[in-house]
This record gives sequence, structure tokens and C-alpha cells, in this order.
Amino acid sequence: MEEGVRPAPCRAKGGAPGFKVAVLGAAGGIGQPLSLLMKLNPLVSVLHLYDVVNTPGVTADVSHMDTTAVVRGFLGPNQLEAALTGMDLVIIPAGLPRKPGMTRDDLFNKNAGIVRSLCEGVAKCCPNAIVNLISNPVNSTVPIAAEVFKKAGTYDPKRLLGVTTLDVARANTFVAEVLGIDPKDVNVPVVGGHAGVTILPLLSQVHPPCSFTPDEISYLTKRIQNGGTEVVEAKAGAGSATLSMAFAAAKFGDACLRAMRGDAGVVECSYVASAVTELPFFATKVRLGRAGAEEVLPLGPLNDFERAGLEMAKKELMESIQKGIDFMNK
Ligand SMILES: NC(=O)C1=CN([C@@H]2O[C@H](COP(=O)(O)OP(=O)(O)OC[C@H]3O[C@@H](n4cnc5c(N)ncnc54)[C@H](O)[C@@H]3O)[C@@H](O)[C@H]2O)C=CC1
Ligand SMILES: O=C([O-])CC(=O)C(=O)O
Repeated sequence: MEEGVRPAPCRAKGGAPGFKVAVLGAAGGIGQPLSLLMKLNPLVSVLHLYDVVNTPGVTADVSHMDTTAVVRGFLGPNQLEAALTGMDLVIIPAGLPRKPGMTRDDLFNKNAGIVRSLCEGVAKCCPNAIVNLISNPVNSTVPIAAEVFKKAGTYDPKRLLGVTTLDVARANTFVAEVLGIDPKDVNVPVVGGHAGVTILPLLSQVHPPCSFTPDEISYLTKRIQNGGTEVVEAKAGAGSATLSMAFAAAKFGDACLRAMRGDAGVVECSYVASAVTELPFFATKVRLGRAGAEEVLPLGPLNDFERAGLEMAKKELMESIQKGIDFMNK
């Protein structure tokens, strides 16, 4: 018979310097590879993995990687508070993914309640943590989280960030393919929100500066806006983007940690409380600092095509934001 795991007779080790990070939804399609990537991050000293299923297995597995972060697992609502206490950064990919034929908004009824209860835990146990919210529909879940924090008296708009990094990753990939260059050399700002027409790539502001034909603009805009649906359809019922999303979330989480450490010039697109438009939440480039989204950067000059796209995006976004706020105030 195999021997069970006994506590190691280990010598006390001083706490490694670094940040304490929790992943909520750590056993999921995004959560597992994201946990692996955060365990690889040298800025992480403690990694808490929380889910309502399967965290013991994921934790045992990830904890055998010989990198610095100490990994601990937490299972079910009774362990949520322990999972969150003392955390500096909380990354939330908990919730249902889409199946073919669904919109992100179709996830609202299931995921709104999940995000609310997890954010209530954050407000109680680590009110100063920076939150990276991935659960869809992001256009509504970020307003829900803001309302939870307002009710708890802990709301700081700088610390609540909706993760739209995958839109930027896709935009960089597809633009690089058209231009025939390496995606790592491309930076496409993607603004608005994270669903359909609210995903607005600013192809007039691509770095390095370049121009596109009308056909290229039409192809790229549609492909970037439909990137999530492209994966949902290819997976044919087995879920939505998980690996590219884990990569994007790890990249965004790393940017937050570098900024929290004090690095200057960390700029990423994110869906945050914003005065850039008349809407209360909007994704643009933000400058990250020790306190989170320290500066929300302006849209920059838009061309006629982008201005028309912005109007469409704002109309849909307003409804999604209001739906989130109403959910918390019914
Ligand atoms: N922001 C973005 O760009 C993207 C967002 N997403 C969204 O991320 C979410 C997760 O996607 P997947 O990982 O593929 O789904 P999944 O179903 O594979 O994993 C979700 C995990 O959340 C857990 N969970 C459910 N309720 C929970 C609760 N109350 N507390 C903690 N954990 C809970 C489940 O047990 C599961 O392990 C979905 O809502 C999806 O739409 C997905 C891709 C991109
Ligand atoms: O499309 C989905 O449902 C998941 C998602 O948000 C994305 O891949 O961008």
C-alpha cells in the first residue's frame, strides 16, 4: 500500500520577499495553467489556490514545481476567508464559460452571484488587495464588484481591474500576421469593453506606426472582436479560451506586481472606473503603480471608423454596466 503524505520534517525557512497572490477558480480551465504560470513568477512568494472543487489535487501538483512561491490550497466557501487573508493580488477566473451559440451576457445569471460572493470575501479579508477580474461578462462583473466594495465601504476604483489583456494579445497576433512581423514587436491598443462590438481595436494607433487597407481594417476588426467566439466554436462545447487566457492573465498579473514593486512606466489596457467617456467604466490604457490603476490614459486621436465603433461600443456597454449595478441594488 502506498504511504500517505506525511508532514515534512523541515527546518524553518524565512519568508521569501515577494507578493501574496490568490487565484479564485484555480481548478478551472483558466485557473490551472494560470496557477502554474504564477508559480513560475519570481515576484510571487505565496500562492493561494481556491476553488469549490479539486483544489487539493491542483495544489499538490503545482506545489512540486521547484520555484520560490509557497503554494497552499483552499476548498469550498468555508476556506474562502483563509484563502484571502493577507493577499496583495487576487485574480478571479471563477465562473461558467460559454458554449457555442451563447453570448458572454448569457453567463450573467450564473456568474454574477459567484463574483458577488467572492468579492464580498475580498472586502472582508483583504480590502487593500488589487483585484484582477476575468469572469464573464466582464462588462457587467466589474460594475458588480465595484458595488460590492462600495457597500462594504472598501471601494478604491484604482484597485479593481477588469482583464482585457487577451483582446490585446489577439490584436497583436492578428496584426503581426497581416504585417508579416513578430507579434512581440507589435502593440495594439484595444479599448471599450470585453464583448463583441464593445471590443474596439485602435488600428490607427498601432505601434510600430503602420497603415492598413480598408479590407485589412475590416478583417482585423472583425477577427479581434470575434476572437473569443472563434475559440468557443473551435472547442465545440468543451469551453472557451483557457490557455491563451491564462497566458494573458499571467502577463497582466505580472504587470500589476511589477508596478506594485515600484517599477515605472508599466502601461496596460484594462477595463476600469474611468472618466474618459461619459460611462462609469471603460477600457483604455492605464498606468499601473503601487496602488493599482494610478492613471487612466485618454483615448488619443480616433479616425472616423473608430469614432463610429466607439458610439456602438458605448451603447452596448451602458446596458451591460447598468445590468451589473441593478443586480446589486434589486
Ligand atoms: N476576461 C477574459 O478575457 C476571459 C474570461 N473568461 C471567463 O473566465 C471564466 C472561467 O473560464 P474557464 O476557466 O474556462 O471555466 P471553467 O469552468 O473551466 O473553470 C471555472 C472554475 O470556477 C470554479 N468556480 C465556480 N464557482 C466558484 C466559486 N463560487 N468560487 C470559486 N470557484 C468557483 C469552478 O469550479 C471551475 O473550476 C468564465 O466566466 C469565462 O467566460 C474566459 C476567457 C477570457
Ligand atoms: O469568449 C469567451 O466566452 C471567453 C472570452 O471572454 C474570450 O475568449 O475572450
